[in-house]
Amino acid sequence: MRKDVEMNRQIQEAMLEVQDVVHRYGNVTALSHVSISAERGEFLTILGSSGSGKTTMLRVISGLETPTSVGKLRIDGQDVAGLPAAKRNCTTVFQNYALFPHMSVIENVAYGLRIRHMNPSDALREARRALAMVQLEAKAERGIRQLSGGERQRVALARAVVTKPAVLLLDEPLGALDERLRQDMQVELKDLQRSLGMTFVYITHSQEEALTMSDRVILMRHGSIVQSGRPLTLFDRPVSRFAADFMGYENILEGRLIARDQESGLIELPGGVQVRGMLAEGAFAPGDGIGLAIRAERIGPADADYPNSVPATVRSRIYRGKYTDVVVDTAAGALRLRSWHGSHAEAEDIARVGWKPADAVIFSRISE
Ligand SMILES: Nc1ncnc2c1ncn2[C@@H]1O[C@H](COP(=O)(O)OP(=O)(O)OP(=O)(O)O)[C@@H](O)[C@H]1O
Repeated sequence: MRKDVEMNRQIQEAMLEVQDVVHRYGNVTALSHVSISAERGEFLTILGSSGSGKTTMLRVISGLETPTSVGKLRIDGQDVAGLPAAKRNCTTVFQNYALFPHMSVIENVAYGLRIRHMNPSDALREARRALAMVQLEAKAERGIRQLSGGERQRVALARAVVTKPAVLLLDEPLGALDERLRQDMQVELKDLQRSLGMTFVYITHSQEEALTMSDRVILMRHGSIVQSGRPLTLFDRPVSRFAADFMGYENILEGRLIARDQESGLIELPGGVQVRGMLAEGAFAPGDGIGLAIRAERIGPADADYPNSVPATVRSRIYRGKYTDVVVDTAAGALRLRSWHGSHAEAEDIARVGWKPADAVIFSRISE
């Protein structure tokens, strides 16, 4: 086989395959026929609010939970459905780190190798290498209690990657860190994952975290997948009201599709307002009821000849330091605008507002 063909085959290879998993706790359905897969070296994020089933999915993969039913559960090509957690080629990094407080940093990292019967000097050498990767070599001999939250998180990461699992599962690992450190750690984590070429399955309820680090995002709600795709697709093309709301769209309107071409549609909003937007993935036909999502920062004061512009009167203005939030009333309903400091919407009288067709997303699943 040619080298590039072989490499391509390896990149495409699924390291994790979960097919049609159902899990119930009593009468609560935590996972309802969910299928996910991750390729070798992929950073896959499962995103969702509290109770959407993220942790359950991770526990099913790692073997901490036996699912009610599952079609297929494979890690690195191996069927693991019947294997206990300890025999599965994956490791979990937990939010509370689960480090051993009575051991030093390096002993914590070497622990996983020692229980796999690696000889002590090799285990320490490997542990030191892993600590160097997370820039903690200098603190190898310290006790866990002498570390900051961010440092503990790095030790937990080093301890997880040192055993070279086929898949690393991360359960909200940055949840306990403050905002600034969390942002720094997002970059570090992504760099580490890329340099190791390891498959990461990461769960979070933070859309910012998901968009920053992932190659692909799976958005979950009530135990089902709402949408999956590249971060930009979720950000720019939400497929339902829930997805648009979760992705932070401040304006969600309902209307009717009048006409469509390949990528865009003409819609009518309440009050007879006709505007254009881009079609998200989904089934659309003229006459269908649809939703329209527009971010507040993409709407601004506009002249009459601007595309998608509507007469407006200002209802309120709230100055928020870096930006001003403006609410205007239009025939299609109230719209929220966000104008960054220094731009004209801050003070100026607004007679019309408008937005580019490319900044308006039309989705078909309005009731979800
Ligand atoms: N041990 C359990 N017994 C009963 N119900 C449970 C149990 N664990 C989870 N659940 C329920 O299953 C559903 C999914 O929970 P899960 O912990 O997987 O969600 P999650 O998305 O990880 O939420 P969070 O972000 O809060 O951790 C929720 O309705 C939850 O209340």
